[in-house]
Amino acid sequence: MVSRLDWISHAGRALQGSVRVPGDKSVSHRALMLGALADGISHIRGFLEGEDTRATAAVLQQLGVRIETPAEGERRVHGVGLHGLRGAAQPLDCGNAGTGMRLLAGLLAGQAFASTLVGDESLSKRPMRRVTDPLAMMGAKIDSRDGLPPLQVHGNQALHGIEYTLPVASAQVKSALLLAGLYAHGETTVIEPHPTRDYTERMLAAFGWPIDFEPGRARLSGGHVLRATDVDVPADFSSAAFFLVAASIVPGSKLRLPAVGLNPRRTGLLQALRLMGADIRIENPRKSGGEPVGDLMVRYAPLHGIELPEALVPDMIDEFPVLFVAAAAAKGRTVVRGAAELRVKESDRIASMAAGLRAIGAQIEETPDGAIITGGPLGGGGIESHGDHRIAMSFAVAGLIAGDPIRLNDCSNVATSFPGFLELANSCGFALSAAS
Ligand SMILES: O=C(O)C1=C[C@@H](OP(=O)(O)O)[C@@H](O)[C@H](O)C1
Ligand SMILES: C=C(OP(=O)(O)O)C(=O)O
Repeated sequence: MVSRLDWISHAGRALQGSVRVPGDKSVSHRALMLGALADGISHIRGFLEGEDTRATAAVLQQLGVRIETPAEGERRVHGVGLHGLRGAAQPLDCGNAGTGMRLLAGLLAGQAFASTLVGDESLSKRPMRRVTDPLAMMGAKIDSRDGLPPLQVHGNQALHGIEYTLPVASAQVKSALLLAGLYAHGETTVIEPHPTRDYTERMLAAFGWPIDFEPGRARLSGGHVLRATDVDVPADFSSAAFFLVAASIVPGSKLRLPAVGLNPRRTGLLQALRLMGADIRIENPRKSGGEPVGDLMVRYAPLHGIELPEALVPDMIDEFPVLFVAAAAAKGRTVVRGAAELRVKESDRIASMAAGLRAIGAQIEETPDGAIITGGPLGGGGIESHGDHRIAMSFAVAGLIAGDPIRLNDCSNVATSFPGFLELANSCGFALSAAS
């Protein structure tokens, strides 16, 4: 990560124009990993040039995979085949990426060599037992520091499939088990308490691996091959989310967000904002690379508070920080429950948002698994991102409607998921500047 960088967000003008947000982070990580394990060359277009996904590319290169960058936003992955990775002498640095580390733990568990997975300060505090426990049931040997990174993955070529019901809804855990399952004897079945994003399942099928899946359940067996496949990565809904909220709360705004991925397991925020009164339309719905995509047209609309249906939580798990900003700008009270997972993301997102919103005069009551937010006028002040990209970008949005500028302390992390955010935001009406 680059050195600390602070921003100031000033009240902006009405947001106008068309904003093309970068490629999907979840899809980019997976395209690299499956491309690496496939036979042949896979071309990825729309690849997210973020620090998280570049870290995954660098790890795979350390494991002997040739990855070329023919142009920005593109990668050509020279697959080495399922058994073609070779061990790396040095630790494998996943940077800030929970997705990278958890999926790689599964992918590396069945190799003939040992690996060490490390991460930055934030990732080093994130719980890993959720993957190491079920992987151990498959025969994996992984040591951690009391359930935290670094992970020493010893590699065991005698993994066996299991049937596992996830205790928490997590696409990362599901994906880690499915990737380990590629190397396991017998069948691996993952059952989810609530369906989560199914990119791993869809992409395995696209790479020719036999897999049965339906919302909430996925099953595959080891012993097949992956065939190289080109991947078109849609624009990341989680990045579009900042603009959906921004245009909804700044009077006079009208924004177009082209070619955004609309996988139903990702669009909970769209439903939540519509329940709050937002005016968001999907135009030109179509398929791209097997995924539903569409152009989002969002116009300003006065929002009101809601009791957020708990069933939406997994479908908008990364969008809560910016939903909290929408709630602080809305009329009345918004209640969020059933979202305790927010406490184990890049920061404790309930605590980070509560501290930041209070610092700019909003009313928020933290609960163990959510928050109660009462809308009202926002003032200026200084907020901490706690090294968390989504907190920083959410308060950049809040700055658009605050009475005074908001100083966002430590925004370097934005580059993990959204390189170029400041320039793109300013191009449509934000007034963000680097603080001296
Ligand atoms: O599988 C994925 O790509 C992701 C799954 C989610 O994490 P959990 O699996 O921990 O819910 C999400 O928060 C993360 O940004 C990306
Ligand atoms: C939680 C996130 O990512 P990860 O788990 O990959 O660090 C995120 O991007 O909001």
